[in-house]
Amino acid sequence: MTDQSTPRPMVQAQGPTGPHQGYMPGFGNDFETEALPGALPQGMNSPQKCAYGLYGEQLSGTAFTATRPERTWCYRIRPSVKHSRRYEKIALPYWKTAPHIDPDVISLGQYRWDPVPMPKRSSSEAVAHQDAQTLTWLTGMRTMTTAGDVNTQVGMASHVYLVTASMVDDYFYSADSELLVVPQQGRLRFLTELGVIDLAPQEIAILPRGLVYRVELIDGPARGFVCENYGQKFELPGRGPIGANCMANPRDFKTPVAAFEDREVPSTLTVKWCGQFHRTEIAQSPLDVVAWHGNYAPCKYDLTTYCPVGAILFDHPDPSIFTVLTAPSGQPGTANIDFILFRERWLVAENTFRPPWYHKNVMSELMGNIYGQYDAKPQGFVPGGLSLHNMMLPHGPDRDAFEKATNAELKPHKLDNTMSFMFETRFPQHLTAFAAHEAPLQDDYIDCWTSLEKKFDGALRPDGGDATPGKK
Ligand SMILES: O=C(O)Cc1cc(O)ccc1O
Ligand SMILES: [Fe+2]
Repeated sequence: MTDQSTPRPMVQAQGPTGPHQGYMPGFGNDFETEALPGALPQGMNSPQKCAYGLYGEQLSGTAFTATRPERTWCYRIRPSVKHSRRYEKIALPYWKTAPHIDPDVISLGQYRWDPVPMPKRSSSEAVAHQDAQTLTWLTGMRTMTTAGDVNTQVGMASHVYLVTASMVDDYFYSADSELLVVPQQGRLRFLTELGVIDLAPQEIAILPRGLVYRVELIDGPARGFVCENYGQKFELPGRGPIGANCMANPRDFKTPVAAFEDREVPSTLTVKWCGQFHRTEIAQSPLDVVAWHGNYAPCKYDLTTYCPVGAILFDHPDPSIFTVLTAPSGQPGTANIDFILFRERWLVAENTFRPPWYHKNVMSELMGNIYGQYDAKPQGFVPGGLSLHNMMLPHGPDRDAFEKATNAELKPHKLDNTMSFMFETRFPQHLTAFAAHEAPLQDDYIDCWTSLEKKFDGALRPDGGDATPGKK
């Protein structure tokens, strides 16, 4: 008899050769993939008997009647309905869901955090006390902000994840949301129903609503950011006058080939549903999809393939030109979430204040630093750190950035060693108690603007006249 208790590599479909090995290129394509030859029915979805004794099952990410339905047909060892017994509620107290407004927390303000620290290495004492320092994808999720309302499927949450241990015989899916994962440190493996994604810093992954997976640590500890999208899925932005090329190109998104494990071992399945966590026990791995086809699937994307388009003569454009992905809200041009990337690029604008301008925005801007230095904040916004400039709260370059930019010789300048991102939402973001009281909030953040001096000198009027209103 084979030992079913030790995880073995999943049986994986033959991937394409070359750079996409194990993955299929394209964004939102109608893919097809099988880990065993002939497992995928051809020409129809529901044959009377599926090959290999598999069960056919559809996973729908959109209403059946959606204009462009997104769904995937899975051919699996057991239908997933067999996976559940009655659910019990469990507590994951650090993972919060909108609406979640803590009356003791002030969300109005400009906020910045140092990186949420990794837990201390597990000491023998910690091991003796149930190893309090061990954090998995589920127990290590720390919600920073929530926005909108999960019950009406609008809005988002931002999280920091800290992972020091793999999920073992433990699986998860979120019925509430699609997850956009932005690693900052360490590598993770997402073993999903539809295949395996290995994820490293400078890459992102999208895990669709309803997809079952477990997360293993490849090398850690791992830290990163998650945007939990309660609304319509992320899609590529309309490029408008930019045209067909540059920004995020569809072929650089990679969807895993089919992979399955046939393991009968007592396991748990946790489901996030309307902000609550529910657990059931199952007798086998739910990652048992042998073949699938469809356009509702996880993918990853290498952020270094993002081709930025920018100002090539003068002025500083809106950050929307750096949109990687957008999740529409129903109001055209006003996203539920835009995912925006600030990466290496050349600054060439003439006679221009080159960093971001001072501004106040109806959208709420949560930023994270993946590596390097952000031009508007040369100090204090460090890799792993976050900032929040909430709805209609003014912000902009700190004093150092202002002084440097207004006095710089405007030669072409390469902005190097920089990768930050923004989760920008039309909904105000509410801080959690964790963000306000436990995470390393920088109390002195707003001081970065207090030393901006008054530079106005009315005597510099070209006519040398009196500037009092009404007088000429
Ligand atoms: O606030 C920020 O730093 C993000 C940002 C960058 C930019 O280039 C223009 C506007 C904007 O909000
Ligand atoms: Fe901004």
